[in-house]
Amino acid sequence: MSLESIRYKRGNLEILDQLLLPLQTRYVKVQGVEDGWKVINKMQVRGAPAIAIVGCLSLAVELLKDEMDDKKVMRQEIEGKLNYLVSARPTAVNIKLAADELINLANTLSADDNVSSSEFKDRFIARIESMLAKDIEDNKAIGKFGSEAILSRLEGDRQVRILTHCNTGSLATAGYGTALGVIRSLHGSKRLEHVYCTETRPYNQGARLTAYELVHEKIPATLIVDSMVSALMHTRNITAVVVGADRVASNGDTANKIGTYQIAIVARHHDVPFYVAAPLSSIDMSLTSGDRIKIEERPDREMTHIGEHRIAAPGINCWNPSFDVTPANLITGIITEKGVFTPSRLKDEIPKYHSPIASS
Ligand SMILES: CSC[C@@H](O)[C@@H](O)C(=O)COP(=O)(O)O
Repeated sequence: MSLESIRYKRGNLEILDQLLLPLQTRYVKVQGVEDGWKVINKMQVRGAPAIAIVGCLSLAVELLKDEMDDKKVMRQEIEGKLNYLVSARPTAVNIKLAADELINLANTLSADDNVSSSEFKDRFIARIESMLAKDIEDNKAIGKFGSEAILSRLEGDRQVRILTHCNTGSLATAGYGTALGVIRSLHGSKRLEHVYCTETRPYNQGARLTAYELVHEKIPATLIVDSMVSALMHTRNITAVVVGADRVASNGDTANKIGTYQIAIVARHHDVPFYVAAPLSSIDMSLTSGDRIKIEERPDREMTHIGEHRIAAPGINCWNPSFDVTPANLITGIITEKGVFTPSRLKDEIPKYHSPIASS
């Protein structure tokens, strides 16, 4: 069975504390928006889709307990709380797009005289809950489209060797994963020879989380440190790189975990296709280029320490941007739940589809 990062039943939300993995498996209760903000900001839960889902579910849990029966007050509170949740981590766009959708929904329900306050609450919570199943469904489609795209470049039934970065699996989503979903799909169809995952310094999501998922799923895998990527591509005949995304601009420039950009440069040098796997809810059509993406900077401690153990010289200055932006011209394709698009096609293709939760 896949790892479960989010446990939810109406009124009850728990997340698997990813700061304790792989050594301890402990679920943390999220009792409302304040807890939701904290677990996201501290990175007890992380990964763009999981951040959005947990943030919104924390609001659902809080609303259920709330005795408010004035729709206008409810609408106002919802907007304030969603904006607060969005502020927990600024780069991943999924939570911002979900918040915009939910604020629209709250406006509609509040303005409709035929909707009572309890129906408002019920429909609003149900909409948030639908994000869980939709995310898994989208990830499975991403997995299928991604594996087909990678295999379509090969002759015969050759097996593939994939490199991935950071963690994009069950832990970073409601389940199955995005880039890791593509890898899972290749493995399921017996076409995956091997996957290499980077350690992903400074916070080691690759070593701690992706490696854990790959071992758990019995997928043939090897861990490398980030500085080995060039040597790996030079010597190991990598078929493709597949990574996730925190925010894709409308021209295809992609913000993802720090280190992604240099992997894309190395891939181009070695003529290895470089794919970004991301749901439509990671695509920010309001941004014309990646220059406008706000890059979160994390505390020095995430670089200077591993767990409680200090590894950097005391007194040294640190710069710790959590993400970088890979220019669209280095990206072979963006794998979404609606198909694989070259970056230049996003502007035409993406507006054709409904936004992530508006259509439910
Ligand atoms: C499906 S997760 C996609 C991205 O969010 C992932 O690649 C990533 O960069 C995660 O960063 P993190 O800082 O661990 O939240």
